[in-house]
Amino acid sequence: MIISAYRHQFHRLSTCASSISAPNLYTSASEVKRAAHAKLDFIDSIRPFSGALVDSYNRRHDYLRISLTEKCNLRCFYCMPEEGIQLSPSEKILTDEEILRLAKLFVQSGVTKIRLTGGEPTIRKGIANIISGLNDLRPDGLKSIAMTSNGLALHRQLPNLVENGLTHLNLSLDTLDPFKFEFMAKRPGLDAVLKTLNIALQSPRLQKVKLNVVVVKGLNDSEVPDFVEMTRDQPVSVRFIEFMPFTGNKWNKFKMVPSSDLLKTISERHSGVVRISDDANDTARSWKIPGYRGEFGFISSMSDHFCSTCNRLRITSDGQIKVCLFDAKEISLRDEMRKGASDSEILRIIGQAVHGKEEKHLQMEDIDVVSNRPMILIGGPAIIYPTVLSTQNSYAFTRNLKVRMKQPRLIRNFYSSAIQHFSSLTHLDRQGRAAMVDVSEKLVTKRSATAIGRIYIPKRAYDLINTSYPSEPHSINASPTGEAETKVIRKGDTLTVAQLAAIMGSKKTSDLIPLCHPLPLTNVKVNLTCEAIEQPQGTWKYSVVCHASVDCEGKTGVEMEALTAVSVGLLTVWDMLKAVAGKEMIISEIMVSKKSGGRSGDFSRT
Ligand SMILES: Nc1nc2c(ncn2[C@@H]2O[C@H](COP(=O)(O)OP(=O)(O)OP(=O)(O)O)[C@@H](O)[C@H]2O)c(=O)[nH]1
Ligand SMILES: C[S@@+](CC[C@H](N)C(=O)[O-])C[C@H]1O[C@@H](n2cnc3c(N)ncnc32)[C@H](O)[C@@H]1O
Ligand code: SF4
Ligand code: SF4
Repeated sequence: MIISAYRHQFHRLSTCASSISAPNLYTSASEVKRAAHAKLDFIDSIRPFSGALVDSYNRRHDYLRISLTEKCNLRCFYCMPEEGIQLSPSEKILTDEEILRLAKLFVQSGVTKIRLTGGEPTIRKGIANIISGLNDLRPDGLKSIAMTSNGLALHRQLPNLVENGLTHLNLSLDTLDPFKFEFMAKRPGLDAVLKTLNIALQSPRLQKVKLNVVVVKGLNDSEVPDFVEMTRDQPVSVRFIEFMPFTGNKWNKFKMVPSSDLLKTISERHSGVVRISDDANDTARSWKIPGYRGEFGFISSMSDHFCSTCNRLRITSDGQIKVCLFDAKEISLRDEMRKGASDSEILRIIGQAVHGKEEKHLQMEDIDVVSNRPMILIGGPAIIYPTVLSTQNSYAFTRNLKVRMKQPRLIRNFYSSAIQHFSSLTHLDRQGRAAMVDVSEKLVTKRSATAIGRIYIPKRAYDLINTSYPSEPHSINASPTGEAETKVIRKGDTLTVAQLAAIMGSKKTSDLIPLCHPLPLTNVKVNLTCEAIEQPQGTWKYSVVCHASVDCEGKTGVEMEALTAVSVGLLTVWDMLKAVAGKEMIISEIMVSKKSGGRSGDFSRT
């Protein structure tokens, strides 16, 4: 309390220093400011830092990111599916008061920097009031009120937000080409973002303005030199970000450009590029071209992560604490607040989450197979832990927590990978038991899937079905009288029967596969074709290929229906040919070749 009051006074002294006449003791306003800062640093050094924000690797978490909304006015392909996402009902989103209560608790526990993010934070009504409420936490120790925004709807609001206390702005902009902008963000808007950037750069009260550029190979990597050129005349810090994987964002490691490659390209153009210092917990490693006003840097989350200095915690817009960007585990602070938990109870829960934080995220090779909320922190979380205040399960959780904290690393890693497996196997619950996915809350959207598969058959069977009237007819039930004309296996017979069977099979999927939902299919198309494939040795393999495309308007995807159609179709070919082909046939290569719709995004096998 006393420290807080001192801090407040010194803070006022510091910020007013340039506008007041210097008191007798000091000879200039800058000396007043310097002295005030020295006092502030002293107060910081004796200010207690809550153990709840220190993890088992001794990392102090003094940076809190708060997501204000799940909504966004853009659809950057690496972040959000084009059709948007299933939004949480508004009553599940934290209110302004809940956000400010949590912010205060974190600040009083040691947080000095809060970044507002989203979704797109600027589209939250009342953002100015939230910033103003955060500004009131300065006496408690809050130093930076930052925001990351796409800048699309910010140019009009920005002066007011700065007036209310915003100190730092990071703007996201991936391209300087208006057409590419629309291609990447699925909406036009380059001019509006550039306008915001100009206003931000002219705002004296905003400390460093940063530009975030997510670099995607073959898409915008050629523009890296143009972004570097922006730093010639503008005091902007451009950060090139490695494309990161989140559930359904079409990540693949070949689309990611390692920062080291970019630095090489830039150094080839500018021989005097120099490394400049960063703050201890910065995500970016920064560089500068001598004489240029701005600087550039690299956020290498994938190729060279910075987890050892991680000081970040996140609160999602629906009030979950998330201790690591790549960790699917979340605990609801919202629920505890709404159940009436006191500040100290909430802090205890925060402490549990923080102590369970892993040392680092997985290696790049593994990370894309782990399911995680997308960057915008939306959709159903993969795992929500019960808190110690709630149900019986909480005991198991506390016990696990102890194991995680006390046991050697090997066990921790095993435990964490088990959790990650559970989180990616959607038909298992947290205990590993079979469970149907609850889709009641999901939106109905158009879903399509195509599957293919093949059955290898011997040449004699192939010849029978590849021509309507084979030269040497084989009868299905070879009769001693040889009524070849009626008993011959014809292409029409086999492939038509298999086609109908496949269509019927897809409609029966939910009867055959235990945890599949019954879906109202709107279209099933099946096509079977004969295909002879020449082998390198000059021999031939003979096959029937089955393609099945299934559409539906539903809450869940139709790939199981397409796969079932293909499987049943090929089994029917087997059944039709078994009299002549026996057991030589092989069914193989059944796979999904295309999929669209739903949160996991589009997929196409090339
Ligand atoms: N691995 C990892 N990357 C992060 C994290 N937070 C942000 N990033 C990366 O940093 C990029 C820019 O994020 P911003 O919202 O601008 O935040 P920031 O880099 O923390 O901002 P500063 O406070 O200015 O350093 C994101 O696109 C991510 O690539 C994090 O907690 N972990
Ligand atoms: C999720 S956005 C939220 C704030 C705001 N809507 C914006 O775009 O600035 C925060 C930052 O994450 C970055 N981001 C989103 N998805 C990413 C991904 N897959 N890889 C790397 N960065 C990503 C964005 O470019 C942006 O700079
Ligand atoms: S990166 Fe930001 S602007 Fe782009 S879709 Fe995600 S939340 Fe929206
Ligand atoms: S991946 Fe997790 S531990 Fe690593 S820097 Fe990001 S939030 Fe921190």
